[in-house]
Amino acid sequence: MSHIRIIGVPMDLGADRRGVDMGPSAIRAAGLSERLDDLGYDCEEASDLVVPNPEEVTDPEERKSRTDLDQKKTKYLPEVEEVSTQLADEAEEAIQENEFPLILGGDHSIAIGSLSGTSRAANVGVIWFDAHSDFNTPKTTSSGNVHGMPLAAALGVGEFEKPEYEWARAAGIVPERVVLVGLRSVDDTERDAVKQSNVTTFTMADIDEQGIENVVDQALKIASKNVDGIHVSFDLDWIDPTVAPGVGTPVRGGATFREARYALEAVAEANDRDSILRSLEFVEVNPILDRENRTATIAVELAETALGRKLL
Ligand SMILES: NC(=[NH2+])NCCC[C@H](N)C(=O)O
Ligand SMILES: [Mn+2]
Ligand SMILES: [Mn+2]
Repeated sequence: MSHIRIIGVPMDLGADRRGVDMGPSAIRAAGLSERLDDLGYDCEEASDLVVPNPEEVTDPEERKSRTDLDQKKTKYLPEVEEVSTQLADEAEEAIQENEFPLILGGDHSIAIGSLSGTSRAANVGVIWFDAHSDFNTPKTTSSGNVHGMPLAAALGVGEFEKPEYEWARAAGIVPERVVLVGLRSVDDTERDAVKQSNVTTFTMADIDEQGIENVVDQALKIASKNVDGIHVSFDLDWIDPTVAPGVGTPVRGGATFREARYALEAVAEANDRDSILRSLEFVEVNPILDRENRTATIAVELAETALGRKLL
């Protein structure tokens, strides 16, 4: 695949800390398309999706009148639905037109759209690099933030099974083909759902014990078994905040840059072998909290790595 469609999603309605909507600009400013052109790709810059400003959305009266309790607690759900639907269409269309969707967040709620679009165009497994399990639901969330829910939404966990959440479910993605890598923050309210689901989890302790090589190797095998390919969702807060400070929900004890780079080198190698990579996203880059665009620069380096930049 020589065409890459860069899809910017300036979304911050799924998280509490403002600024993550500037993630796509920060990643572009760090030289993304130049670096990918240099790798021999043809980059098409789709214009950023339109995301409503929090100041102008959801009339308070209308919110009050919602009878469904879980929708009241969850912040900006109608707007997240609107953006997810646009993103799903865009990602699906890119794959159908033989382009590779490279999706730039925005907070992690955008993965709802990426997963549903990608999974409509291809039969995929998922590797999810993240400090968090993002397995809350409108009922279990204590923050009300949708960026803590995308994986549960895609898999139809809990209330996400209800008909009104059809837009959020990723048809075709099954938990057996979903692997979470790098966990170190799981809410008490989401723990049972993670454990009861059939997703595979590798915590930071698993990485310490088994080494990144082993963990990523297993993740790739599990996610890509009996499917056409994989979607990789990369939350920059997987990396330790001393290295990637520009994220809204930092958790100490994260991956080193070397581990992150190695993980994506392994993805690239598997892709060279079996062309398994169907779509890729980098989320949660928050330039307001960053230092000299370091976190966006890391996202660019990791994108290049995943897409085949070789040292030798
Ligand atoms: N994609 C993320 N950074 N998610 C952070 C989620 C934090 C917390 N578990 C919540 O549900 O609010
Ligand atoms: Mn996340
Ligand atoms: Mn996270």
